[in-house]
Amino acid sequence: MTSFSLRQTYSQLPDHFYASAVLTPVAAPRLIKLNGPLAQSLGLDVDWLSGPDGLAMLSGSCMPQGVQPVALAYAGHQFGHFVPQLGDGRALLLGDVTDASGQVREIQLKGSGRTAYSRRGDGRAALGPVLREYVVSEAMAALGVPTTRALAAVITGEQVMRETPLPGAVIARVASSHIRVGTFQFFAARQDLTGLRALADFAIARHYPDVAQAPAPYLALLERVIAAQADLVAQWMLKGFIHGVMNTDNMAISGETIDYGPCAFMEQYDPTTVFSFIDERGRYAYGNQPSMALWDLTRLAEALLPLLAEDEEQAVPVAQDALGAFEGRFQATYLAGFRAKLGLKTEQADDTDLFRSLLETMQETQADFTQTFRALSSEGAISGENVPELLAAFGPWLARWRQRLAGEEEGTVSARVAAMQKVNPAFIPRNHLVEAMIRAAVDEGDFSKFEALLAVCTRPYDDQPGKEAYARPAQPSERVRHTFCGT
Ligand SMILES: Nc1ncnc2c1ncn2[C@@H]1O[C@H](COP(=O)(O)OP(=O)(O)OP(=O)(O)O)[C@@H](O)[C@H]1O
Repeated sequence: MTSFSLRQTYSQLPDHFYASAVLTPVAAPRLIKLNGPLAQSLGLDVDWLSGPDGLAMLSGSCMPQGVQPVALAYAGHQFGHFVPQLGDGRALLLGDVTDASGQVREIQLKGSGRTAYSRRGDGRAALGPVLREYVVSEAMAALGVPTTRALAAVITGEQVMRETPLPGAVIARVASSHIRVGTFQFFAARQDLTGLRALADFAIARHYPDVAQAPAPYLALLERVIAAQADLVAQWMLKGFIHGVMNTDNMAISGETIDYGPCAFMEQYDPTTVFSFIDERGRYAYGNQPSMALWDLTRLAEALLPLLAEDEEQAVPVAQDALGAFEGRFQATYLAGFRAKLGLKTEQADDTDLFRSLLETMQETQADFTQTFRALSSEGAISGENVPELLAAFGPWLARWRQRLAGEEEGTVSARVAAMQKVNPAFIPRNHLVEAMIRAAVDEGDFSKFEALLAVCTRPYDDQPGKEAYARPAQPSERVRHTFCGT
């Protein structure tokens, strides 16, 4: 008897939506981390998961009865170029559960071996990127940004060949589905209208069930995805997060952040910031994220055209109209979030100018994005007495901001500080810390830095005395881009 069961909902779709998995057991799997609270919220048996049968499953070696993993088919635009056949080349969907809040959540392994869609890849993942995905996705969840979650990380006991041999690992992640813009492109590229409609119906039922009753459900689906993505990218911008590889196969229909390959948090404020060597030209730089999201959503709209009207001529203006809502939605969420970051409760016509002027000063003075907002969330910054040292260069802007605060309804300074600290984190997974954590694990088998970084970054809004080193930006000599890129 196992204490583990999953539904196989995606496998109810026609069989060209996925490929069944052939498992490739690994040599000596070992559990690095199991996310107990997440497992519990999913109704999973933590003891079983951390035992031998759980380990066999989490490493992709052997499945409990009733779990029949599949690799999902999808396509995608990568760096502007369309690839009609991508698919899970190293990921396996195990199945789904309903969590404590009533939401369906899927469990997927990444790095568990070759699939029908692996092309020339080995189907494996290196330990470094698995640890990055674990820490950064859990930090994002703690920050309140919609994201896939990390359920477990397992070391395989085998090496994977990248530039050098590296320890292999598998991450188990959780998402409300793994349907991407690229999944729609897969069916659209094949002019498979039946498949496209079945996928759209599935996505509506899973993510936006209320639109099933709308007069034009497929248009409503498009509109909801556009709104969810506008909100998501606004959240990224407000936290200084750079996704790094916003291809259409990495945009989830659910509005969750997915694929933590070359991602990182910006330190010095600079909209041209990128972190990975795969994006030298800055296509997915911090400041380009809203326009890249809209680009990807335009590809989704194109894929959905056959479902939007009788013929393309009628469908195009309908899709354009829906896409036209992106900018307004993004701006509304971003500006509301920015107001909250500055402790403002009311809207004023020159708010945008106030925000722009802060960002300009930050850029000129090479200020750290996270630290600046956290320093603003203090009694000293708000009252003008004992202003944090970090804000020394912000004098004229601070005076303007204080004047704006003074014009608002009276609340106590400490209440304002508390509200601001709830949206301006003290701790984010800074890239130099992530890289140091990866080096310790890969070079020395030392996971203490992983545990420590995870613990700090999953309480991002709390002051954590003694943990100041985690809040400090990299010194120039410590600044790193990714040494262990995406795979
Ligand atoms: N080592 C590998 N072996 C086989 N396929 C791979 C490998 N690495 C990446 N791929 C495939 O290449 C494509 C693009 O990879 P990308 O890095 O965007 O995705 P990923 O990180 O593997 O997965 P996800 O987007 O699900 O997080 C995907 O189809 C992916 O499955």
